[in-house]
Amino acid sequence: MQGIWTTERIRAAEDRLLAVTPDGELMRRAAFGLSVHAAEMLAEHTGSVSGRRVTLLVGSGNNGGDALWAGAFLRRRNVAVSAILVKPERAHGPGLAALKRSGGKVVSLEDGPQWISRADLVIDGIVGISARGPLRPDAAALLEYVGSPVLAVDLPSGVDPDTGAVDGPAVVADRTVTFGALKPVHALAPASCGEIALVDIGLRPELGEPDLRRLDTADVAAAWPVPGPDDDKYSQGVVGVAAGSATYPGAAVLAAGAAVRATSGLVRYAGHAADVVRGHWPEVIATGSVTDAGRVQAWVVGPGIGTGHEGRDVLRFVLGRGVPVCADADATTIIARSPDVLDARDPDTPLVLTPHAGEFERLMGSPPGADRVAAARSAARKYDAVVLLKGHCTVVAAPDGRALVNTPRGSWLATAGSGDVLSGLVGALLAAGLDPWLAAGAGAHVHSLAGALAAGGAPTSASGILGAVPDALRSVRSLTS
Ligand SMILES: NC(=O)C1=CN([C@@H]2O[C@H](COP(=O)(O)OP(=O)(O)OC[C@H]3O[C@@H](n4cnc5c(N)ncnc54)[C@H](O)[C@@H]3O)[C@@H](O)[C@H]2O)[C@@H](O)CC1
Ligand SMILES: [K+]
Repeated sequence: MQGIWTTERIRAAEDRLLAVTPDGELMRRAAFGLSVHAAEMLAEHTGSVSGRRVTLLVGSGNNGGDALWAGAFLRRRNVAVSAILVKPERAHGPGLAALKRSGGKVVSLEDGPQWISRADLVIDGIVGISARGPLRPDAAALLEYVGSPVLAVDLPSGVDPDTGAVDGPAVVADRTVTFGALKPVHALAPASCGEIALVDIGLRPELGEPDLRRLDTADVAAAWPVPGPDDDKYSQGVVGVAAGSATYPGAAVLAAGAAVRATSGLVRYAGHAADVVRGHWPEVIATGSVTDAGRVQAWVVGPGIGTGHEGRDVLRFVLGRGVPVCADADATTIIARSPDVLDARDPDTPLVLTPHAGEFERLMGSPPGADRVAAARSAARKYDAVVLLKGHCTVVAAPDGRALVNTPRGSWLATAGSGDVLSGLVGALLAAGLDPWLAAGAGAHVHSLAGALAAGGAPTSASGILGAVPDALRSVRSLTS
């Protein structure tokens, strides 16, 4: 698992490390790593390093200091470096001196545009982890002239370091080089960060337990159930799907299909779309009602069941079975409107809620806001459930405070029925006995990978995502075997 630390924790760790490190050493480590990435980007985009032009955007803090030092290192490779100081009187002193000594040029804010537009690479050292809010107008105005690739120092300036929120002018980077550890922005704002590189400055021993995590492919491969020689269809976990209606059978077909494709355990279906589900998935044991569905090890409930009496009764019934439940779509709306349905739940049985922003607002009374990790954590505490908050980046929080982010590959998952596929995957993992937080995280990981494979650079559909689940699982497993 990749660890991610909030800026408060990073700063505290940096302070401890600074106290035992010679003055300026950490910044030089960071800046040297940065200069290596800058040279690599120049070589990639122009075919050479020597003689190329790099322009630094330099703010008033240590982030600007990193950029200035990196500029001095690039001079050694005969790169023409110009630095635009956003606040000349507050630029990092030693970094500025180093750049000047190396033969780098300092240009005024007024002359900045021509140096930016002529650059082969722009390095964004405007602000780092101490910044809050979008870029101020003088820095923001410079961005209009950028035509080259952009390398962000630590994080793209203007993006909130702890939430990834973008509320105004902000840098969009091709690559972000960060130091010591990943910060939340790197997981939550992939479109702003571009490719992410981590430069080791010796911070890890000072960091302690991460605040947030991201699953590696290896974690997903290790968690995903694989049948052994002694397994049969029951031993791998039977999942029940209560979804869809006679008018809207699609949700049932998608959720049941995802459960079929996720594991080799048995899938039962209960609801008004039994005939349609059977037609699509002959391996599913389909009945008309949850009351005669038979025993399962987990339920997926909600997609397309409606929010009326019948949906409520179905939800209450499955919550009372003493097995883990993944409550999605209409089920979250029912819970928001009639929280008493949760009385049917044995508090010890896991519940996974999978709201999108609108359903979250219904559940919590207010929208998730900029800090989606905090939002998911508070919903998890309130409902004593694992909360999978859907969005471009999916956040999964457990009632004990554990949280993970799934950073997608592109935005192709935002398509009708995509959530039904996700709930089927999560339900199958719950039935296999996975920890519900891990089940939700691993489900989200494979779902987004299947989405990317299905899309391949063009729009896809929920059926396409479902069809790509086996390829996604194969690729997860092949990367680790
Ligand atoms: N502390 C350390 O040991 C290390 C720090 N490093 C660098 O230091 C950075 C943090 O440096 P600082 O704490 O000095 O602060 P920053 O460089 O993040 O910048 C804070 C400064 O920017 C201004 N500012 C805040 N919000 C702004 C906005 N929206 N628009 C424009 N200006 C704004 C503030 O007035 C403040 O002076 C890290 O991101 C990293 O790049 C690295 O050199 C590694 C070592
Ligand atoms: K920056």
